[in-house]
This record gives sequence, C-alpha cells and structure tokens, in this order.
Amino acid sequence: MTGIKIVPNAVLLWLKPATKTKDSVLKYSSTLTSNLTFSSGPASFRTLVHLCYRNAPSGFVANCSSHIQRSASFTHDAAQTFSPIPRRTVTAMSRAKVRGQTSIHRWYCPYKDWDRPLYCPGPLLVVQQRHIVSKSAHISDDDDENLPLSRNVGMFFDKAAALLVHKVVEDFKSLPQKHRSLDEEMKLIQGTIAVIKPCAFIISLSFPIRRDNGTLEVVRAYRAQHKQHRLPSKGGIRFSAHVDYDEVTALAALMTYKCALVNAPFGGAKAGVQIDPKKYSEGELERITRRLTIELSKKGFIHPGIDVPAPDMGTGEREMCWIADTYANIVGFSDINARACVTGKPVSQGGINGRTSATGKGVFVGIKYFLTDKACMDVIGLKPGFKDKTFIVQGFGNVGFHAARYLVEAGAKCIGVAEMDANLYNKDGIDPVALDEYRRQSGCLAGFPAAQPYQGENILCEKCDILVAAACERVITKKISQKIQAKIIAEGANGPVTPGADKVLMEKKVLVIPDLFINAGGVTVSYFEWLKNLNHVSYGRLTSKFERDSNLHIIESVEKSINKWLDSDRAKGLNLKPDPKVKDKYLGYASEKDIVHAGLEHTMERAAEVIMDTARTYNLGLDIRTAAYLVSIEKIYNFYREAGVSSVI
Ligand SMILES: NC(=O)C1=CN([C@@H]2O[C@H](COP(=O)(O)OP(=O)(O)OC[C@H]3O[C@@H](n4cnc5c(N)ncnc54)[C@H](OP(=O)(O)O)[C@@H]3O)[C@@H](O)[C@H]2O)C=CC1
Ligand SMILES: O=C(O)CCC(=O)C(=O)O
Repeated sequence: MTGIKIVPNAVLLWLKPATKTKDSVLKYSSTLTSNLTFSSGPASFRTLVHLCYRNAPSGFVANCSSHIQRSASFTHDAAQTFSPIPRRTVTAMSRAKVRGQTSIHRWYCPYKDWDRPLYCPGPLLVVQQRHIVSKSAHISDDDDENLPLSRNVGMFFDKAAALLVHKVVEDFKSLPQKHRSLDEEMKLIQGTIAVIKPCAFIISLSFPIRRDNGTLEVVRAYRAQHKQHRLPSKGGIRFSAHVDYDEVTALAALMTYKCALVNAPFGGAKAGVQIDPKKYSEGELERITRRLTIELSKKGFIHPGIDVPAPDMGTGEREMCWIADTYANIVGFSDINARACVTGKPVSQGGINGRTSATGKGVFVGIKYFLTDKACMDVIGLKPGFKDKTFIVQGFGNVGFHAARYLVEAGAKCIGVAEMDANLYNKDGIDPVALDEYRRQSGCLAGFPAAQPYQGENILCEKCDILVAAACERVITKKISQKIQAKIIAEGANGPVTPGADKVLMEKKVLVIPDLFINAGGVTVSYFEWLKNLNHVSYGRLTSKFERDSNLHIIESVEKSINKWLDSDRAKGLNLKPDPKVKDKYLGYASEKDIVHAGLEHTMERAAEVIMDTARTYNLGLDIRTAAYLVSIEKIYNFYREAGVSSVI
C-alpha cells in the first residue's frame, strides 16, 4: 500500500515494500513530493521538500526537484535541501507560507536497511515533521546553535543563489532573441545552481598509528573535494578532536566560494584529522601526518595537479613540511613538480616568504578597506581610520596573532584576547608581539603580566570597535550576538557567525566582514607558493634588480632636471629635496615577501571593490556576506554554463 496521512506535527508516508526497480522508486518519490505540495483550506500552504541523501539514485533527487520547480509559487529561497549525512536518517528542511507567515519545517526520516540499494526500500518509510517554527523566517536559539556547519554554509549559499537566479532569469527575459523557452532556461539555471552546491568527493579514512607507549591507535580522517571545476582543489588540513564529516564538507564548500571570490583558480577542499594535537608527541604527529599523506595520495586526494592541502587549525609549516617530504620521496619522486603537492611549507622546502602571516595580513587589509570607506562607517556609526579604534581577538593562533600584530602596527589598540586557556583584558592595550613571546617561553597565555585575567561574563561581548573572530566556527551564535557591542566583526576563522546571529547583527547595524573574503589571504598566498613551485623560481629573482635600476634611472633623471631648474634664476631661494621615503621604497631591492604581500593586498582590495559594487547593485546594505557569495556563485555558475555539465564535476 502507498499512502499519506497528515497528523499534527507529522506526515506519515507508507511505501510499498520490496520495491525492486528504480522506476517504481521514482514513482514513489513522485507521490511523495506531489503529496507534500498541497493546499490546506483557504490558505495557501505549500511545502516543498527536497530529500537528498547518500547513494540516492540521481533520478530520485531530480524527480523531487522537478516537482519543486513545477510548483507555481516556488520562490527560490523557499525550500532547500539538507545535506547527505552519514547517518541512517534522511533529514530535510523546508519552508512553507501559511497565511503570509513563513514556517520552517524540519523533516526526519529514519530509514531502515540503509545499506541496501535505495530502490529496494524497507517496508515502511516514515517522514516525520518533528519541529515547526511558525514565525517569519525564525530560527530558534537551539536550532541556531546546533545546526550543522554545512547547513549554515548552505543557508548563506541559498540566500545568494536565489538572488542570482532572479537576476539571470530577468537577464534572460530581456534578451531580444531567445533560443529556448523560459521553462527550458529555468531548468538549466536551477540545474546549474544544483551542481554547484553539493560536495563532489569525500574520502573517509581510518588508519593505525603506533603511539610512543607501544599501543596501536586508529586515527580517523576526512578529505572533501567540494568542486573540481578548477584544478587542483585547494584547502587546509585541520587537526582537531571535533572535526567530522559534516564540518569538512562545509569547510570545503567555503573554500570553493573563497577561491572563486579572490580569483585563485582552484576548486575547494578541506581535510580534518580527528585528533587533539596537544595530546600527541611530535613523533606521533609526524607518523600520523606521513601516513595520512600516503593514504590520501593513494586515492588521488593529494597531488600537485589534483588536490593541494595547506595549513589550517592545529597544523602549520611543520606538518606541511612532513607532507611535502613524504610525497616527494615516496610518491612523486619522478615528478619535478612534486613539492607543489602542498603549500604553507617552510621556505627551505619550497615554501614562500609571507605565507605564515598571509591570512592575518589579509584580515588586516580587509578590515582597513571597510574602515576607510566613509559611507560604510557612517552606517555603523564609526569614524573612518584606525586611530582610537579598539579591538578584541578570539583565537591567538596563526590567524589571530598576525591579524592583531598588523592592527596594532596600524594604530588600533588590542584590549582583549580570548583563548582556550585564558581570557586577557587590558583597557590600555595588549602588545601582541610581547604576548606571543610570553607564550613561547611559558607555553600558555595565562599569567601574562601586562594584562589582567578577564573577569566579566563573556569577553566577546565586551565593548570594542572591532571583534576579530579567529578561533573556530559557530562561536558567535544568535544568543551571544544580542549582547555583542563591537561595531565590526571580522571572520578570521571559517564560519564563526551562525545564520541566526548574522541576522541579529545586521539588524543591530554591525558590519560582519565574512570569512570567504576576510580570511582569503591564506589561500591567495598559497596560490603564489604553488606557482613558485611550478615555475621553480622565487619571486623577484629575475626582476628585482632590473626594477630597482629602472627606478634609480627615473629618480636620477628627475633630480637632474630639478637641479638644472634650481640653478636657473627663477628658482633662487627654493630648497627642494627628494623625499627620503620614496628613495627608500624604490631604490631598495624588493624582497619576495614585499612582492607577495603587495600581490595579497591587491587581491584583497580588488575583491572588496567587487563585493561592494555587488552589494550596491543588489541593494544589500550591510549584508556583505550575501554580496560575497553572489560574486563567487556567479563566477562558478558562469563556468558551468559555459562549460556544460557533461564533462565536469
Ligand atoms: N591558517 C590559515 O592560513 C587559515 C586559517 N583559517 C581559519 O582560521 C581559524 C584559525 O586557524 P589558525 O589560526 O590557523 O589555527 P591555530 O591552530 O593556529 O589557532 C587557533 C587558535 O584558536 C584557539 N581556539 C580554538 N577554539 C577556541 C575557542 N573556542 N575560544 C578561544 N580560542 C580558541 C586555539 O587554541 P588551542 O590551540 O588551545 O585549541 C588556537 O590557539 C580556523 O577557523 C581556520 O580554518 C582560515 C584561512 C586560512
Ligand atoms: O592556503 C590554502 O590553500 C587554504 C587555506 C585554508 O584552509 C582556508 O582558507 O580556510
């Protein structure tokens, strides 16, 4: 029997048991979606569910989508999917309009015999509506804190994708000559957007390592390659006890959007190794990293032209060095480009000067761009410029430390540092370099004599102008955001602000500078490092002397003509001298770091300009995140539309 029954808070669906063919599943999926698109009483009540899960035959999803597309009232931001998750459940989110109010519905389908082919479903499939929120686009505090990261990234994506779809449709409608109908074009547009969102590949690994005490331990790791429309795919490797499948896929998706935004010609990827690196000796970490490299390379998840990792949380130059060394000696020994298999290496191993500080430097450049935009500062009620600005940084690791250092150099005052082991506060300012030095010597931040332990409730909510969130994801939730006093939040980390918080902050006129833009300095300089490895020459090697000599000739020639003029009667009494700053800047040799950081600044500034143009075009106000996503998605969308989908992933 096949049937549907709607009871309060639940929709039960019966599927005929032992359905053996794919065709019949398509028929049931069709029943499912068409039955869920229904009218209730006089009010328009359309629920759109798009179930998407691991191993689903493509026809199933396509079939659901086609129903969604056919629904007349479907608005593009209305319904979207839940991600494939490695549990024996199918979950989906849907939105419906009931008497003008938007409700968000969470669907939950326990599915028996998950490992059996899907076109042979178990005797009963229960689709249960567990939770109804009936305020307009309301996300409860609990939901906001607990939604998986992939869902957060997905929500940001959907919002921007909806605007893009609208624009593309309008552009199509205004074409004088059309080669296809609007309906056909809509299918192509929706289809292309649907290609962009999901993660293309993910590998899940378990491998043993020997601990120093002789025991064997199984280590779990993941690498997700979200998109490979541009190769290689690119993104860091994080070592963290909390990392899981969902987090890695979400972070890989963010990498795809980030790379597109700053024109780094890569797809997005990310890896996570589920360990707390503090609980392992250096030797153990080396064994884990080298074994991971071999396992990933066996499956095509590390290679100079396919997938190139980099540092992330809990990893740095040391781990990248082990990866490069293992790959170059064991796998890529006959490949002259082998060391381009990873970036963020020490310079002695083919790394680039300036990569270590690149993400923090990019955070600084991004903040500077917005802080000097008077119109933007007027909206949030800040005076332009760094003078008298205070900031608090969360996470004093690679990103947080360098960002803080550059901000202080520019004249801002660091009044707080939030870390795992200590929260430090000093209204007169904390010197990041001195704090870093203290940590090197003592092994922790606690006890730093030039600041006090923070006594308040939550240092992130303390009064300051800029909050640099450079620790980890989902730390600024809807609940916390209500108490935030900062005027600018810079997402140095990936995903620190949840969608619920994002909305509250926008309403409070707080400028959130989003992760995919503000922390893109790291991947930008990784791109330069990768090019350096492929070119086998460091930056400036061929050009530095030539450029210095050219500058010298120009300055000498200007000096000569000025002196000639000064000797004339007309210039008597004038005392002209060349500016020593100009001389210093242009008559020295540019180092690799100078060149790299100039390229980084240029990239960040260009990206910021494009984001701001987009925000203005779409009238997005302070919603810089949606503008940034729009820029990225449009580039990837154009790629797929032009390439076609038959030969790409
Ligand atoms: N490294 C890079 O180039 C890039 C990094 N990012 C992102 O930036 C973020 C930080 O990365 P990175 O600086 O490299 O990592 P690090 O491991 O160098 O530093 C992270 C720091 O944050 C601390 N931390 C973690 N969780 C919290 C918390 N809840 N509250 C306060 N402090 C916390 C960690 O402490 P502890 O060590 O005790 O856990 C650590 O000191 C990540 O989201 C990463 O994905 C983004 C772009 C590039
Ligand atoms: O440098 C890279 O390739 C990636 C850095 C990274 O993981 C990130 O930007 O989140």
